[in-house]
Amino acid sequence: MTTLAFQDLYPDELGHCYGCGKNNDHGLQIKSFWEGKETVAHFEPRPEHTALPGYVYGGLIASLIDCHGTGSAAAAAYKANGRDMGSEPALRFVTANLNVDFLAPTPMGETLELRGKIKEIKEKKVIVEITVFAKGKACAKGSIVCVKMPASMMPS
Ligand SMILES: CCCCCCCCCCCCCC(=O)SCCNC(=O)CCNC(=O)[C@H](O)C(C)(C)COP(=O)(O)OP(=O)(O)OC[C@H]1O[C@@H](n2cnc3c(N)ncnc32)[C@H](O)[C@@H]1OP(=O)(O)O
Repeated sequence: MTTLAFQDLYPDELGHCYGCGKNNDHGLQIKSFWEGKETVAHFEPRPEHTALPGYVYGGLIASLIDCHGTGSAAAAAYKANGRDMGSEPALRFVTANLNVDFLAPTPMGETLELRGKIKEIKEKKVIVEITVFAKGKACAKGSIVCVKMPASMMPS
């Protein structure tokens, strides 16, 4: 049995996001999964994601944290409600606040691992803490406040 990523369960009309949209051919298309109580995603930076030669661009790292965070928030909300992800009515979250600490230079040529922990969960708000590892070393840490997507943002 294949386990679908959180982002594979987003409806097509919400699949355009640069970081996580399954329908964005130029995007990062990150894929997040549960691993026990944590959420996990892997991403291999491409040459165009370079900051200084040999090191990953911080904006890419922030984008990965952003989209792993909003995906984790949606997954956690479904779980807290005892529902299958993707079932209606939809539980969708956007970024209200994103903070990133860059702890160490992140080397190119490695698969990055993002591990998320759900720190707080309310009906309208989920806070996720995410650590980004390269070769097992923590290179960045982010905290993201995710809030239920306003109806006005839903594509018509
Ligand atoms: C199957 C699943 C489908 C999923 C599909 C998903 C598609 C995703 C697509 C990919 C997306 C990828 C990601 C992207 O790129 S998403 C794109 C970037 N994000 C945006 O454009 C969002 C723009 N902002 C807004 O629309 C509003 O400001 C939002 C909706 C965020 C808040 O609106 P509003 O202010 O009216 O909310 P509230 O008053 O009801 O407050 C609710 C709670 O939130 C707390 N709060 C609010 N703001 C902040 C803040 N800045 N820092 C800390 N906390 C904040 C607030 O204190 C309260 O907490 P509490 O008092 O309850 O404790």
